Amino acid sequence: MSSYVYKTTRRGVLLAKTVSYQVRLCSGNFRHLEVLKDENNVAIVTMKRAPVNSLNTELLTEISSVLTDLEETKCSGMILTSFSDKVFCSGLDIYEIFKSKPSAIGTSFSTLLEVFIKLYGSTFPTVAAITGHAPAGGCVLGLFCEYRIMVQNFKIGLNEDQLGFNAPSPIVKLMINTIGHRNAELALTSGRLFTTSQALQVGLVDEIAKDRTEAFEKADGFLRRFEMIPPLARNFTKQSMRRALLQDVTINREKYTEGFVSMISLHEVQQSIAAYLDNLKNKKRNAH
Ligand SMILES: CCCCCCCCCCCC/C=C/CC(=O)SCCNC(=O)CCNC(=O)[C@H](O)C(C)(C)COP(=O)(O)OP(=O)(O)OC[C@H]1O[C@@H](n2cnc3c(N)ncnc32)[C@H](O)[C@@H]1OP(=O)(O)O
Repeated sequence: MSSYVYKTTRRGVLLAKTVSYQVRLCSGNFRHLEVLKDENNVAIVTMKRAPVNSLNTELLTEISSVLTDLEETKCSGMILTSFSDKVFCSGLDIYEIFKSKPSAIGTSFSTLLEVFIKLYGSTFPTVAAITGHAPAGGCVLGLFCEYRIMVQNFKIGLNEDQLGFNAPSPIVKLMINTIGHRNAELALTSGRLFTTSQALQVGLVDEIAKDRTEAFEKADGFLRRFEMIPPLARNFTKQSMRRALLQDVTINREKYTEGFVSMISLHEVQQSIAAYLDNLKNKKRNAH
């Protein structure tokens, strides 16, 4: 049973309103998400954790809870997006993994894995409307979806190596599945962030949009492709293609969590994160 309220309306109207943000369409129990549904049971899930949608445990838990609800209510498709026209998602909340207790880091990472299991393995089609930058965990969130449409002139990629830690092996596999072994190796070892057009070239995103409105139109177009495809057959094919990674993460969730916590807790890694945070602050200071 759903514990929150969805606004039901025609998808066109819904998308137009969502794009213009003139009307607040949804009330619910979420602090960091807005969830709308249209008459065809398509959900638009908008992350709204200002300023940059960094993924703390609270936001991840909310995403996880929405995904459960969308399964239970037999949602027919989902568009994942951001309130911001500058940042889709800035990755894991660096402050939550910096100098935190191992148990807090573990909870955050384990919740990310839970989101992966539900989003990557969802029975309904999923598309990310990436309206801004998507570094690290932001890119990962996009990769959990089936299709990515990205607004031009932003950056996306897995820059974990720049922060001093490596992407866990399931993420490496996901990158390889998406852009191929050679491109993935070059990108991951250098912590490369791709511009939107470079991302399209390597296949990290599937389409480019000139703005949010076009991103939504294209996302809608992707979901409409499946209107005539029997959902059962579609889902069976999706699950069979994703089973290996899903099983790996489901079975080894604890092991991956422990590995991530040990890595992040290393003194050298904490030092790298501190230096990275300093850099981020300096960049901001110099920009002003
Ligand atoms: C296939 C199987 C999968 C199995 C699952 C496995 C899952 C494993 C996943 C593990 C891999 C994923 C791991 C990811 C690690 C991370 O995500 S670490 C986070 C890395 N993020 C970044 O490097 C991004 C850093 N931020 C930026 O580059 C910029 O902020 C921006 C481009 C996002 C936005 O730039 P701008 O608009 O100019 O804003 P800023 O002034 O820079 O920032 C505003 C404000 O936000 C704070 N902030 C930015 N990013 C974060 C963040 N990630 N966490 C927390 N806070 C952040 C920034 O400090 C500013 O704050 P103040 O205003 O100074 O207070």
